[in-house]
Amino acid sequence: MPCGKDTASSNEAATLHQRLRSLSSELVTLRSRLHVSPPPLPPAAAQPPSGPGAPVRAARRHRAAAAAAAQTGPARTVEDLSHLEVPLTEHAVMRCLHSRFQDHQYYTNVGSILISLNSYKELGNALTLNSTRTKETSDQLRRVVREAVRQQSDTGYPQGIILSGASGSGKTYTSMLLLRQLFEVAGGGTETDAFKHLAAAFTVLRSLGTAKTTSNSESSRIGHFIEVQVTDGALYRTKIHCYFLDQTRVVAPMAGEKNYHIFYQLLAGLAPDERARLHLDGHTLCSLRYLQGGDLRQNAAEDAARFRAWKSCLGVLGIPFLDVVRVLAAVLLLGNVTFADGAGIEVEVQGQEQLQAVASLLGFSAAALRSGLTTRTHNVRGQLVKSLGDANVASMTRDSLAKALYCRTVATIVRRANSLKRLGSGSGTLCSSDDSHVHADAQSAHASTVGTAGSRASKSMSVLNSAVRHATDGFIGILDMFGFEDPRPAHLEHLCTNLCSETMQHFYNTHIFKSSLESCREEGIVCEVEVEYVDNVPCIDLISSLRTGLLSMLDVECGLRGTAETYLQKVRAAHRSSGRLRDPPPGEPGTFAIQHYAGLVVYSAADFLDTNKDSMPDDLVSVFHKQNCSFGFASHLFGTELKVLYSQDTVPRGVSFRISPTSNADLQNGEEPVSTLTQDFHTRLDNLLRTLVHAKPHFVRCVKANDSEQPLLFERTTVMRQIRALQLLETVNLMAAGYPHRMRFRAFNSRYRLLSRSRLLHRTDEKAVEDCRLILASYQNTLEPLPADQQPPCPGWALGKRHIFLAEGTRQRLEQLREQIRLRAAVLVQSAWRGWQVRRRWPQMRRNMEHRQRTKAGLARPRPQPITGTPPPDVPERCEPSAVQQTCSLFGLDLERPPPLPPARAYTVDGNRKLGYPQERLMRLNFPEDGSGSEAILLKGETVLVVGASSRRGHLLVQHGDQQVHVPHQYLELKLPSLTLPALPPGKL
Ligand SMILES: Nc1ncnc2c1ncn2[C@@H]1O[C@H](COP(=O)(O)OP(=O)(O)OP(=O)(O)O)[C@@H](O)[C@H]1O
Repeated sequence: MPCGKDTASSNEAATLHQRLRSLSSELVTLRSRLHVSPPPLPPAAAQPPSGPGAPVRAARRHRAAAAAAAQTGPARTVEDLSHLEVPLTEHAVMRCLHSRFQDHQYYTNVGSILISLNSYKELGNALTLNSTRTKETSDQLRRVVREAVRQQSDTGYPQGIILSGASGSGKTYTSMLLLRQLFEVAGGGTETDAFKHLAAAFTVLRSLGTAKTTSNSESSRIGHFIEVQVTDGALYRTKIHCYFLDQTRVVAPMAGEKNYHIFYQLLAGLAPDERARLHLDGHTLCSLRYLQGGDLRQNAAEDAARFRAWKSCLGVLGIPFLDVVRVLAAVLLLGNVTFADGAGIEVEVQGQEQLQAVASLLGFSAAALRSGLTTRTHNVRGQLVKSLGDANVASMTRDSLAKALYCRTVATIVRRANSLKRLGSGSGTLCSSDDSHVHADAQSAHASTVGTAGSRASKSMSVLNSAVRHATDGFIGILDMFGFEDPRPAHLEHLCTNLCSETMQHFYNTHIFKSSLESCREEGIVCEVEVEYVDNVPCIDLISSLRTGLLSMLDVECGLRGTAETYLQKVRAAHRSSGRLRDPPPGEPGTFAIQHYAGLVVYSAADFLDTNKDSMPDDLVSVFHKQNCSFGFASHLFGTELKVLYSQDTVPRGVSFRISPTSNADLQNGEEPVSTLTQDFHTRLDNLLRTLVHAKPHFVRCVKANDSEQPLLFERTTVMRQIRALQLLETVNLMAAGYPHRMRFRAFNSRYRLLSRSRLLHRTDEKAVEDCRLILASYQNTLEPLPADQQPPCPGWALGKRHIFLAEGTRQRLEQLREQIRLRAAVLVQSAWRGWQVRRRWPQMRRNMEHRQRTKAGLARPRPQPITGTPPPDVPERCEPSAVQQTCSLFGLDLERPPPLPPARAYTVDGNRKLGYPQERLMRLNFPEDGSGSEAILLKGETVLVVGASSRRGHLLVQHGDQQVHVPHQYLELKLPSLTLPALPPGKL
């Protein structure tokens, strides 16, 4: 590398490092502006009144108790570790987590920080949004999401949900559950198009970006930051940022590990005709060199099923399946193209058949591919010289091609997933990252408000406001980055992932410990409980500091065309006194060890330089130009490089490009790419931090229950190691007894002033502290006094110079009170409003009620009692509809129109005789009977003359003197007929 470029890259690294440092201090400043998040509810505890430096005798008692505590005290389960009883020890924390684990409670809070325990119950889950779709989520996760959405919509600040923990601790699993929750809260649910598209993108990327490692059989080798734009509490658009690092795995999976899952799925799931078209007929895991080196066990049925899902998801994203599998098959077959130094100057290609197959899959001739792999063009003082590489160089070029094809395919798919456009506010959106949609949406909002807005000016203001709001609205990001890992031996990519893990730990330390301790110190607040956390800045400095950081030195060594040995010598010399750089274990030359926050990792420097250069020659890139290559998708993968390369007449001209996809700005203007793999990674990490530093973080700390991926096994040593690495005890200590929260006086007053009587408050900036005291006094009155031996070691709050500092318990209690008061106030307001409404409508309501009552009274008049002696009403006969039908048809009657009632009969029937009126009858009884109270007018045995049927039912009309009496049938007995009619034939009655 030329000297000038060397200086340029050093300068760049310097700038990056400075930025990282400045971000850290920016974070401390910004933290004060962010809102305090409301909490899970705590039990109330009395706090003594306090001021800065108030003497707290209880602190001494607390420490004494802690010292005296046995490690095996009784296990206590609390939902929030900040409510653990003193003494707080790592063992108490672990015992609590353990007993919750046994109760199948895998989520535990430490204030607003969530600890997620991976029980491994879901081992073998594909870890996509679809595969976790039906999994139950917990209240705690739901609270994290609701809180992020609420704070985003209340304050407008971006929110970041940051998942951290070792590899295998369940970050990806938890992030899927969180995303699902986020869609349920803000995105219209899991049945929306937006969800389905994001789910499809995840399924596609999971297969391409996961691999089995020693610590996790579903390890994500792509870090994700999922940015979900939320506007007015509703999901607006999503974007996936991917961090792909582990390229070496494509060509050399480590022993016991695997290559990317997609290769195994491809081989298991391809149909026979597809296999034939992809030249994979007859190939197995054992016959493909890029897979041979790794673990060869496979669940073929599961892989085939995942491949089918992957294929259909590619379709959802609109990515041509055949294009992608052609590239993947070419990568696999490339591994079987090997080289040997022959007798002549040309290297011998072994695996001609595979070379042919790769060339045909990628759409160019075998000769072009062979030339691209074996020849190199050099620019020697302006003269172009061609040379033939040896077998070693050709193999490296082949591997660089395989890596480039793979990581560029992943990048293309991510770009495609991010550029999907699905508009429709009701169902959430998944649309491109470009700003055109922001404006489109602003315009549509304008259209919908035109009719209601007032003047022209106010209309245009509302459009402007809306556009500005959309353009500047925050996001809710879910960060699932690489977890800490310790493979043997570790490579450069592992150093980068562990640096990423260290950076996330530093972010956490800065946010949780450093900023609160520093601000306490600045404002003269003394807290009896000193939280001592381990700062990992020395380790970050060792790896990434400006001049002597391992990565900067590696860049320099690459520029000097040094070797692994020279690099190691220089590193050891520069960091002789560093406590973090350790000597390698005996018998492992070419290695060095670093003491990370989560453990000691031994790195092998053998491939550091080549991996870092991350370059491929233009001889190879030029093969993909459309002059030579008929496969558009493959040409597209190198589109930016080809454009630069063919912008000049001489191609190839001895320049190199990055293996990883690069932006235009990163492209070479000399012989070598301007950035290296680690510089590129550093820049991206820097950009990520820049984004996160402006967001309000919500931390989810993931812990795995064991190292062997055993479902429901809780290994105390494994958990304890992570408790220590994640500094959980320090966090619990800070939350339980320190001042993790601070607020400006004004902000405190405006949030909690409802606790105090409003007329007592001054509500001016000058008297903000006084108001603050009044509010605290009111708060104090709500607490029940605790006995002296139960007083917490620190008071619940302290007033500083510009801020009020709050303990976690106090904050929770304040929030709880605020919630109660607001609820009461809401009930009061509602009842007043409803009362007023009712009073206003009362006259009308009363009229209505009275009317109803009257109507009701009319309807409910008591039934008249039956007159004594009235025979009971006939029981209505029940007729079988079929019998009615039958009878009607028998008599020729129309069921719809029943016949008219016959006139009353002018005779009575005796046996089969009709007896007309008048008839003589004998009285069987006196009528009326004696019991009726009136005197009998017809006597028993008397002969009477019946003159006809009575109009009363069951009565006959009897002539008695000059009046007619209605006499019931049963009182009269038929006498001899006075008029005898001829007998009727039977059946004619
Ligand atoms: N909460 C959980 N309940 C049940 N199983 C889980 C849970 N979390 C994770 N798992 C299982 O544990 C394994 C590891 O989880 P995951 O891949 O999410 O870890 P990770 O922290 O993302 O690891 P890496 O950093 O290596 O990607 C997976 O098989 C997953 O199905």
